[in-house]
Amino acid sequence: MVPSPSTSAPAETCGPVLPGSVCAVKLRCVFLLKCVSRRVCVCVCPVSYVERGRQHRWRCAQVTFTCPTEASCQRWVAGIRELLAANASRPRRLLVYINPYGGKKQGKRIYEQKVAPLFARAGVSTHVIVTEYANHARDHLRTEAELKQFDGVVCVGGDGMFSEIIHGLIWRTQVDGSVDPGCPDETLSPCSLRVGIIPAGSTDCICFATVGTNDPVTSALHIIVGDSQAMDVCSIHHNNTFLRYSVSLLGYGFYGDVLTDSERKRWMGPARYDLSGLKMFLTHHYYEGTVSYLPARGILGTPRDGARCRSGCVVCQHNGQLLSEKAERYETENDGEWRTIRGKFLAINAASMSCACPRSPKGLSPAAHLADGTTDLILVRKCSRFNFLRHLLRHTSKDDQFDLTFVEVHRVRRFRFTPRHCQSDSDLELDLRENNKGQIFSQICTDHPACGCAPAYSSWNCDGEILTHTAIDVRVHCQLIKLFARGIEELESGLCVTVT
Ligand SMILES: CCCCCCCCCCCCC/C=C/[C@@H](O)[C@H](COP(=O)(O)O)NC(=O)CCCCCCCCCCCCCCC
Ligand SMILES: Nc1ncnc2c1ncn2[C@@H]1O[C@H](COP(=O)(O)OP(=O)(O)O)[C@@H](O)[C@H]1O
Ligand SMILES: [Ca+2]
Repeated sequence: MVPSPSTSAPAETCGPVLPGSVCAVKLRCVFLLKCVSRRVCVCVCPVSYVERGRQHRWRCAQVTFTCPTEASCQRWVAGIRELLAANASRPRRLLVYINPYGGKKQGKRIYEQKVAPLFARAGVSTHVIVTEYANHARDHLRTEAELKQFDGVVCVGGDGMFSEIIHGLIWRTQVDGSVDPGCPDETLSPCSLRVGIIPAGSTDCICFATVGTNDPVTSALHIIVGDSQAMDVCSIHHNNTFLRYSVSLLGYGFYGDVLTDSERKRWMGPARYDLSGLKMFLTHHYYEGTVSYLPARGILGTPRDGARCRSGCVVCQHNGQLLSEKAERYETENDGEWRTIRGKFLAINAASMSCACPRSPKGLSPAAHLADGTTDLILVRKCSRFNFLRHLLRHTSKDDQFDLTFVEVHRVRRFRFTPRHCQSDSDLELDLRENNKGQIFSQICTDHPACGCAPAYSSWNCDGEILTHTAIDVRVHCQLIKLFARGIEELESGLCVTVT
């Protein structure tokens, strides 16, 4: 039994030393440390626990018990330690990668000041690597890291750093399990190690969309209590050659251009995205191409059903189960019917999760799910600047950003994109027949950017990294990875909530 100041105290305890305000707050006992002092016949024993704060923030609080004898205190300590040791989901040893270069370059300070003391208090040991160059963490995980020694990996950085970690982990898991990670039709093996994110980047949307806040202490506590949240991963190929994985936003057009432009302004820190966003909004480029997709069938949920993926999401559980049964029956996703859309687009976005972040608290696709085996394909067709602004503004309000004639959204298992300049001769001929003469001239212009009109192609923003190819093939792998998170909790600011 765990001593708790709000339940009836065992005969030998003298009750809590701390005043009554703490008594009402009884949450999962998170850490237990030691008997700190011994006075005459009174032994004091502080117990740390998680307290919920506002806006999904968690804080570490302490309650102190006193016992009349050292023996009874030790029994309490041993009892609680035993309980904690029996909890297999709590990590004991973690491999930590810190990106000292991301966001406001505060990763190292954030870890040392806010996270390391909590890990130490909870008895979690760590092996810390401060990265020295881009892809250091990815390559270390792929080839060198002794993963058997660890119960999880912690990423201190932004979405780009998280992307490095999952690239290393997924690759390593496939190679260790003799699965070909490069093959687009391969069923990938799920990674057994969970990943914790300590937000220290510029957008940190993966942390925000899985925890509900970008707060290092909250993330550290989710890691310590051993939370687990499955997450879908998209694999991206070009001509059957593997390019990258994506878990949040895969965006062509507007978000690709914003990212490309913002990289040149990295010295500005996170504000670079706003400046590049404004610039690209004014530039107003559109891109021509063909999108083909395989709609997700027979699953729960649609992109406009108003549902929200929350802690313990039943849609994710149901669809995850369904898709794993399908895989067991050797059914391939190729059975379905592909649909094709040809056009001019300001943006083509695939959101595998809501992509909620402080800039857009409901995200690019508010009803997208973290672990349902699908991605929401959002097509924003060429429209006026005014209309595009209306669409963008709706990311920050309660209004539906898809309820506009030039926007469509589809929940898909797979999709392909081919920019117009890569289309086959027959496709181009079809286009020529469909279009009028004026548009033929505009095609000539887009093929010759020197004439000053819009460029023929953009690039893909893949979780904040630029992709080198424009023609891509994307497939969702249901629940391929797990995070030290529990999804966003429905409870809003319950200051005193009992979990156990
Ligand atoms: C007019 C206001 C419009 C606000 C629209 C906000 C939409 C924001 C959606 C953000 C989705 C983010 C998806 C996450 C992507 C990240 O993986 C990725 C990498 O993260 P990392 O830096 O932590 O490594 N981040 C990004 O690609 C950054 C995307 C940020 C886009 C900001 C766009 C701002 C647009 C401003 C338009 C201003 C028009 C003003 C007209 C008067
Ligand atoms: N030590 C390092 N020096 C330079 N770049 C690094 C280093 N470690 C990681 N990176 C790279 O930094 C980029 C940005 O990292 P990220 O943590 O996402 O920050 P931000 O959110 O500011 O983009 C990623 O592409 C990552 O691969
Ligand atoms: Ca999903």
